[in-house]
Amino acid sequence: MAPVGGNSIHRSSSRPQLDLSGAAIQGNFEEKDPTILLPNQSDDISHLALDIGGSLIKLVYFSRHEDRPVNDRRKKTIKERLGISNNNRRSYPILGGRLHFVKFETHKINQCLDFISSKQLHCGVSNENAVIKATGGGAYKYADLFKERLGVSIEKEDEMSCLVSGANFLLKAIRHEAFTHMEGHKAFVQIDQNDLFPYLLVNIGSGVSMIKVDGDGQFQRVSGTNVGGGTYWGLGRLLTKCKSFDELLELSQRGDNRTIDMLVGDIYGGMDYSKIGLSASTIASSFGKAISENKDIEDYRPEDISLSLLRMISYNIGQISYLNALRFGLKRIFFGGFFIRGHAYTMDTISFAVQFWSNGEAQAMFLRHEGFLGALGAFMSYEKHGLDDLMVHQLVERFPMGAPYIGGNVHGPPLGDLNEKISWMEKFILKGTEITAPVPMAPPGTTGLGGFEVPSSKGDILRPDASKLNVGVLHLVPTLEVFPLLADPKMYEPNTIDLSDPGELEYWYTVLSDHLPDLVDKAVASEGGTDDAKRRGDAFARAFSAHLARLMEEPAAYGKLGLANLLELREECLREFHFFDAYRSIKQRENEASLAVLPDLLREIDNMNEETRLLTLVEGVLAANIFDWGSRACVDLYHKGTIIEIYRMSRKKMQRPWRVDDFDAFKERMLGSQDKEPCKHKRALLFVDNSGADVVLGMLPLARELLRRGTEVVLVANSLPALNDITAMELPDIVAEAAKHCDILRRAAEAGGLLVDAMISNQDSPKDNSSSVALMVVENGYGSPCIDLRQVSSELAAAAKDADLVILEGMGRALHTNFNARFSCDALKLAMVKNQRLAEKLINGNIYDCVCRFEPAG
Ligand SMILES: Nc1ncnc2c1ncn2[C@@H]1O[C@H](COP(=O)(O)OP(=O)(O)O)[C@@H](O)[C@H]1O
Ligand SMILES: CC(C)(COP(=O)(O)O)[C@@H](O)C(=O)NCCC(=O)O
Ligand SMILES: [Mn+2]
Repeated sequence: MAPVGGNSIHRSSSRPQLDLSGAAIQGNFEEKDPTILLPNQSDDISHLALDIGGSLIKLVYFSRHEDRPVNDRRKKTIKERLGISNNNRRSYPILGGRLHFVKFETHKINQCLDFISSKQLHCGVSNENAVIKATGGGAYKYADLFKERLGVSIEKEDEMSCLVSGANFLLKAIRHEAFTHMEGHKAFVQIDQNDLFPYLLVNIGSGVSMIKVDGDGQFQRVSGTNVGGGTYWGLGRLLTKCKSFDELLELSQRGDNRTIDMLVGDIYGGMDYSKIGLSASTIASSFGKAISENKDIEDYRPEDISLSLLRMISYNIGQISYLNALRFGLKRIFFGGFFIRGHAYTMDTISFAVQFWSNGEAQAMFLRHEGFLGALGAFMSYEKHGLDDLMVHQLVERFPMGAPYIGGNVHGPPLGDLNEKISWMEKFILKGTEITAPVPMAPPGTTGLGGFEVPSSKGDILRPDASKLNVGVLHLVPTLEVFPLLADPKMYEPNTIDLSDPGELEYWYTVLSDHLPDLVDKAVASEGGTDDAKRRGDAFARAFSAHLARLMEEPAAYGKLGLANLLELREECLREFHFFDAYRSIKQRENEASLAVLPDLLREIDNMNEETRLLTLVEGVLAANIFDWGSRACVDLYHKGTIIEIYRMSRKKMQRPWRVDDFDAFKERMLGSQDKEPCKHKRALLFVDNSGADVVLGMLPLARELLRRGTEVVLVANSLPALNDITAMELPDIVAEAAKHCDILRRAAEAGGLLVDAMISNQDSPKDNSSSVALMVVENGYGSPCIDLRQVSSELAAAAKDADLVILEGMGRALHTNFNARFSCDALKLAMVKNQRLAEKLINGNIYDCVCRFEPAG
């Protein structure tokens, strides 16, 4: 099936297969996830590429996803029914895995070699002529050392070419890669892939390269300057006696450049030189004051020297970049290289220079993977791993918590081992140190207008660990696709609530923080309340709090942030600390209670006429959506009554009109009107939400009505647990149980391959022999209460092909995300709003108000 987004970067023909013959576990068999050696795996899986620069070694490496046991009968059946084969979309298998980004100082190359060796990163290449792709000058300089220490040859790749292919890949494949940074404010820029070229790429490493990029593989190095990152670090070291680059940068944050720079006002007796547009505070000459005073270096504060130097170099690079952009008529300048280091003052100064000299015509943009362009380009130069073929929707960036801490610095990628991760969190507790999430530093508002003023002290903690993990791990999931029924995938924005609004962020931060103790309680209980579970629970709480605190401080720390991302982060964090299903027992209890009353409900419904029935069913979905363990208000409610009592109360309160009430339009579409014949839908996708009453007494009866009318139904559920949401793994058993009491469900479930055992007895409507439409279950690809329809499972994408009705249910799926989504088919959004503030903001209503939004195919 052709991908919808049209984001394909480049097509190539053949892809590798892993050779699994002779596979053997390496090391200790008792270990949980031991490394598996593939002795016959030839060099076609490229694990590692390097960029060895004058200052830093950048490493990009790939690790395969550990295989999850595929013992899911539903999956096999659905694949057959929907005609999905493994090679359905591609004529070759592309490997799912993770792309990691790590860096080392070049003069500590031995640390880097140890790292490669300990992780066996060079072992993907097992034949005699093993090669690692590398770029940068060190690829020449250290080739012998690599041969000697690791037994591998370095295959040199051209540095400029790597920078360009790395930048092109990032700009096309990573959604929030580029951003502007002006006066302390960061804003992500959505790059239109079809309108990317030409641009100027400025890589600020030790030295600076300026490259005009016209397309993939089409570029020209048009200029450069020897005044770059090496100059700042080298001169700064001499002048301040700093021991590390970060220390130097940190000094600058407390500096005042006016003590050392000569300002226009110094020359003009405190006045502006307004005729040529220079204010008194403009720097006339960097370090210029040092000439007129009878002072030695000791008489200047190192803080002021560092700031003056940083400003001088950043401004100069910005200015030269602009001149080159002007030379070639380029409007966009992307800045990369580790000199930038996500530092607000540096970026603001460069942006100011570009903006000032171009009169706002040209724009400076920065890249989140700033220093990894060359290494990424080298990685992509392996012909066989197919990375260049990946599309935006197949890459998911994750920010794992926990990384090895050595000598106060984060080294390498996040820890995979749970115990290490927990003790890492515990270390902070023992030390009483503030927990800082391993993410980039970019303190907001550190500069005044145009980068000329003294940086304010706000947020001036320079995170020593930050630069190593300022990007997440890129997960490559080749089975993700764009949901084919989106009306306009390019315009689609999943999040309804934008957390770049500080008020919103603060509110949701408080909501999630307040919910944390209860969540930890449930998580620990789900694992039997053991001491181990308590320890993990504690570590999880600290880890998640650290993420939240970090995001409060720097909302753009992980890229553009929406509420959906925050809710997803919470679930991922739980999984990192091995809580795989925190609401397990609650879900089970509610499923059982609801299944027990289902037969009565179905009987009640079957005694109604068509119109009343449809209304009752929609009402039922809205009422049952009250069972949501993610909502504070609902959890309080559950302490006051039994499931059935709450359900009854909720149904009683379902008076129309609802706050958003398109029921009449939906009814007309379903049942027709005087002058319109009803026309049944062919296939409906029902995005289900919570376990218990929500799915059993709400969505299943609605599905049954559609089936009765001859519409095929696909229940779309989460791939992994999140709160009390039902999963695709759990649904078949629930359907089977419900089918015991209902012929319609039984026949449809059989037709959909959901019932394997013929143990169902028919107790409901009279037998009819007509062939049944199918009821199926597909997974959506998520383990979160929200869903981003740009990245869904291939199962769901395949099921969507013949669908002409989409029903989204619940706050997460229909309100927090997708409330504004437009579909190319009929769409019904159903949810009870279980949060007062959201009700006020979104529908101008109150908590427990309902949304029934019908949007016919456009
Ligand atoms: N931890 C660090 N150690 C040294 N330099 C750093 C560090 N972090 C950032 N830098 C800056 O980044 C520059 C190197 O950038 P990079 O893109 O890696 O270039 P190169 O390939 O020349 O090493 C250094 O000159 C320095 O200005
Ligand atoms: C986590 C949720 C999105 C789940 O809602 P659902 O999709 O189950 O309707 C929702 O409960 C929520 O937004 N909770 C946080 C707000 C609160 O506690 O009020
Ligand atoms: Mn839910």
